[in-house]
Amino acid sequence: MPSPDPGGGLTLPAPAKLNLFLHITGRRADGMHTLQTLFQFLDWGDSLRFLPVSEPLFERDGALPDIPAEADLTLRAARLLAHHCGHTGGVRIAVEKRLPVGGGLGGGSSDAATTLLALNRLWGCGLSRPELADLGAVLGADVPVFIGGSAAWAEGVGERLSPVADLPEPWYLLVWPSGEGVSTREAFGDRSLTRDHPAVTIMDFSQGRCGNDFAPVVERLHPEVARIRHWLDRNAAGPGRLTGSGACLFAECGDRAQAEDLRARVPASWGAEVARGRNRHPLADWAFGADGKE
Ligand SMILES: C[C@@](CO)(OP(=O)(O)O)[C@H](O)COP(=O)(O)OP(=O)(O)OC[C@H]1O[C@@H](n2ccc(N)nc2=O)[C@H](O)[C@@H]1O
Ligand SMILES: Nc1ncnc2c1ncn2[C@@H]1O[C@H](COP(=O)(O)OP(=O)(O)O)[C@@H](O)[C@H]1O
Repeated sequence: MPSPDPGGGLTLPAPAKLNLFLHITGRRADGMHTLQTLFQFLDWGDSLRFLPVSEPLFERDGALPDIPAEADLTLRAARLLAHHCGHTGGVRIAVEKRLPVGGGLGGGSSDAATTLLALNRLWGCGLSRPELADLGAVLGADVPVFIGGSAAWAEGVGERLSPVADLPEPWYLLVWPSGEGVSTREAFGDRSLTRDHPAVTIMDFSQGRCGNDFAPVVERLHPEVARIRHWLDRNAAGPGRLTGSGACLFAECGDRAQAEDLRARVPASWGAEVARGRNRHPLADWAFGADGKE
């Protein structure tokens, strides 16, 4: 899975996540929301290339549109880990961005998690998985699940994770409005958001009694998301479902060929991708294997 290159760099995957359902169950005194959700990874995502350097420099190779270097979660993660471990060197990071920004696919969090997993090994920091997940939570609520490495049931603000190993791993068609991401902060802050969803169990999920509380809010704020859902409801085998706070929707397909056929019919003004659900992160074993510490 990791691919070294002749220049001494290492290229690693940063997969997308889906929220197979998402309920908001309450709000804490600090304004953060408690939720229940089920995370699954996809076999599709960004690629990150890491080149460790001996000087304390944290630099990006190449630009990411709309994400200034000082806000980039990869560089923030690298600086955080170096500071935490007293590491005196730095790193150059190149991000091949495939995941739509503000898509609810966790691209920024996944990039941050892959950076922490990579540098923990490359710099020899030796943090354990729980230590790295706690550090990652400072960067975003979605970072710990990528470090945890397993599809997971999540509670709290998303940090209380219970691995779930036996979910089906279907083929999905993903569709999103090109160039139109959703601000997670704005979606959580919307006055009409349901914030008192009674607690459910995984049995409720298996029996189809769970949805995404963000869907009505996001469809009102972003009418194109509603148009995509209607299109998926009419054309896909399963209904169109929102992941996270959107803007991306996904529909389960019978197999890869069915998903590809449907993708070929998606209107050109929308982004679309075919991907398969995965219950293990592609770096789950590499990150803490061999000389890593579990
Ligand atoms: C909604 C979810 C579902 O997986 O994902 P996305 O749709 O963003 O991918 C997550 O809870 C998002 O996680 P993440 O994208 O890391 O959000 P963060 O950067 O931690 O938070 C952005 C802002 O959202 C609000 N926020 C976030 C998480 C939470 N449990 N309650 C909140 O109220 C806060 O205003 C926070 O400042
Ligand atoms: N490397 C990165 N990739 C994506 N987004 C990033 C990155 N670094 C910082 N961000 C910021 O994180 C926010 C959330 O982006 P993203 O993770 O793609 O969406 P979502 O939280 O909806 O899944 C955006 O405001 C984006 O500017």
